[in-house]
Amino acid sequence: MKSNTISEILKKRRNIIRRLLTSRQLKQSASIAGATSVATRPASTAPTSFGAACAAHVLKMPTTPSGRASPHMATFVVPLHLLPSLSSFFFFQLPFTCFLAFFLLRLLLKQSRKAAASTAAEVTIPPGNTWLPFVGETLDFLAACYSNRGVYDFVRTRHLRYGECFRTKILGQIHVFVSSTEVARTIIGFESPDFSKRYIRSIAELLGEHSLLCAASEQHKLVRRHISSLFKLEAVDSAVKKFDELVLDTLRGWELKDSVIVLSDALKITFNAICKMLISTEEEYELEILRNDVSEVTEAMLAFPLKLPGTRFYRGLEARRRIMNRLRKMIHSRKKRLEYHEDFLQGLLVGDGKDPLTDEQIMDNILTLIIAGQVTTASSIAWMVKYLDENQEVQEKLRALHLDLASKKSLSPLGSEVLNLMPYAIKIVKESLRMATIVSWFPRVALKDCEVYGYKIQRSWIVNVNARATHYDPMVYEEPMKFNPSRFDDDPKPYSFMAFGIGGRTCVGMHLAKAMMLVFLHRLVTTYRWKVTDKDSSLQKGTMFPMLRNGCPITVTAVGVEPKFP
Ligand code: HEM
Repeated sequence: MKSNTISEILKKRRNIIRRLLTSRQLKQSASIAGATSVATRPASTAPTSFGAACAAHVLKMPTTPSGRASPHMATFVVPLHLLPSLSSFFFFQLPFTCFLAFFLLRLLLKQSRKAAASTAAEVTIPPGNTWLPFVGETLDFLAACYSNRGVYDFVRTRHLRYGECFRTKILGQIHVFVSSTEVARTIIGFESPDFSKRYIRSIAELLGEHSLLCAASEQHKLVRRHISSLFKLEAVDSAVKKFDELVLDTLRGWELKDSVIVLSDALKITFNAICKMLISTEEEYELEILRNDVSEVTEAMLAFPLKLPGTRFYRGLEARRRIMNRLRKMIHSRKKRLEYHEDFLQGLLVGDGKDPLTDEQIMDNILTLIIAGQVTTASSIAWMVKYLDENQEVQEKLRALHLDLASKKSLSPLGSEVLNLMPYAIKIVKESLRMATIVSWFPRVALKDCEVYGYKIQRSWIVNVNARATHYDPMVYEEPMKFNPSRFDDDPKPYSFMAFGIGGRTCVGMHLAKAMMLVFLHRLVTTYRWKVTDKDSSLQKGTMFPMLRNGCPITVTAVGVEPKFP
């Protein structure tokens, strides 16, 4: 009976304490949060898991009916009613809370150390914008490609914003652009072993994996040995003579025309001369088909690499396939001795006795030579005509010198000797090439982590030596915007003139290209005076090389009473 009374008294006390606790808790909850929903939460909605309740307590988050901490229900309530008792708080929740706090603190410390380390690394990588995953600045790059400012405008604006060295991301690939003669010397002049040639994948796909322009190290050495052996004096000489013949034929027609588009005619005659030299194709019908296909491939070189029918890139690949088929047939009939010609194709098939090239290597490189040689040379010719129109005193001086030369020496047909006969004209050619900088930058891939221009470069990044910025650097060329051929009276500073590249990758067609430009110049200046009728300097859209949008339209008048042709 006594024990019953005691137990009843204890029971009543426990109930009173529980009621007191509950009413205090409700008041607290209501006063802190003012949130009736939480304060009046029925017992059934209490957290069902101890861990969730603790986490909710520590993070001051309410819990969901399922017992999970809900990050969505933002509130600052300390749910005291969740504490089962004071002892459980000390034995379970306090240690857990301390552990969690300690864990979070460590995590925070670790994160901040990581951030500090990455900031330190950030200091030494080139400045620039690469934060958007994969896309990076691809859209800006494509926008520049497909504008009349030309693809280099993308580089120019960043060069102005960040300085000599900056980084960007195009189609998931980090590109670094740097303009410095010292970097040009080490990376391309001395062919640093830390770097290898790399063109964007779409270009490599269009030209072929064996193309000299894209091939790396050993493969490059092999192909280059075979190709450069063909650029012998006699081969260049006969190609230049063919070119002279074509120039004279073309100029004959000009006097009858109201207006002439220099670029169109230059593209046609350089193409025909190069095709004669490479594959002996002279038939106008065949040349026309080949010219159209080559121009499809060239146009696809900067296109978005989408292999869907109808896209520019797809059309380029289809044109490449047709060209390869034609070359395969030619190789077949040469191997069967059904045909024989003294040309580059024959030279590559015969080889030099060791490590002969495969048919695929030959075909990729015939296409490469056509593309690398045609647009570059024709475009340089159009720019040269424009610069001479803008600088009449230079044009008159050149004309006087060349009329004098023509009166003293029979110059028909003109061959590779022009390179030695025309010292002032060669300075005009060089100055035109500096200002036009047809190949604006030279891409090389980093084979390992290294340092360039005081910045950290990571393996697989592409470092582009920015030739155009060097050609327009006032510290390298005085008054760089001025067309001044006499600046080449003296040799330029080492590694500052990069129109044909430098080092082991220097243009194999350099002498041929210079000779073709000289021949064109001599014939034009001794036959006609010209006037550019549209001074617009904007560029064609979507081209690899800077080409005048209007193609440099001119009207001509004969130098003498009537044009004289040899
Ligand atoms: C004015 C006209 C030309 C200019 C401005 C020019 C410019 C260049 C430049 C700058 C390079 C070096 C690219 C680099 O290092 O990444 C190069 C390479 C090359 N050029 Fe030219 N070029 C011209 C004409 C020609 C001609 C006429 C041909 C042949 C028919 C030709 C065939 C090549 C080839 C095959 C390469 C690759 C060389 C290699 O990687 O070993 N180029 N050209």
